[in-house]
Amino acid sequence: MDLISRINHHFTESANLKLQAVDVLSTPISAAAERMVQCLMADGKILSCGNGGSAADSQHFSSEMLNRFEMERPGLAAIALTTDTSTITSIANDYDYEQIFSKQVRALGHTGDVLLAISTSGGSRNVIAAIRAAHEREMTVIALTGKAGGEIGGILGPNDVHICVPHESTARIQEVHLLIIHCLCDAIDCMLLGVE
Ligand SMILES: O=C(CO)[C@@H](O)[C@H](O)[C@H](O)[C@H](O)COP(=O)(O)O
Ligand SMILES: [Zn+2]
Repeated sequence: MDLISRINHHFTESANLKLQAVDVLSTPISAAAERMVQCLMADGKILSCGNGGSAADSQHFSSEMLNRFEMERPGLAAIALTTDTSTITSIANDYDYEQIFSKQVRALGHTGDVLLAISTSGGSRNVIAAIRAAHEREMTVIALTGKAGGEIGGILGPNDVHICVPHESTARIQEVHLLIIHCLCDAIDCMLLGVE
């Protein structure tokens, strides 16, 4: 396959996945936005985490909360657990890489806060540990996953929301995760600002 054909294939597959997935994803995305607004209105905060491209996604989300998305509004309380290299390296060095997010969740999380947990495979040990820590803190978990949801799909509670992108490719799942993050930001702004 030549490069132009490969590029055409990536664009087509990504666009088709987005069009196909909206039917199964719109309801959980809307439920997740409602949980996040409830949390923010009660003075809670949204913690987020993930590895690799999903670490970037967790920071993408928190920056659009803390600063702004497309509408003018005050900053909203969100913290990406992926950014503090001193904390992350010390936890990984002194304990285990698996605990880099869970220790931060236990230190920062309060009842009523939300954890946005991002893993395309649903199997990253440190994200699973963060979800377990969030449950200990009586936080709501919004899980962005893919494939069949992995272990994360099996540990979510009845108040959590699972947004699982039905595809096997990590790259395609990440592309839909970014769209979902923008849908969440838009929905949160619309609800908070009373936009119909
Ligand atoms: O961005 C990519 C691949 O597109 C990679 O950096 C990817 O995020 C990393 O391999 C992650 O470690 C994968 O973790 P996960 O999505 O399975 O939880
Ligand atoms: Zn990537």
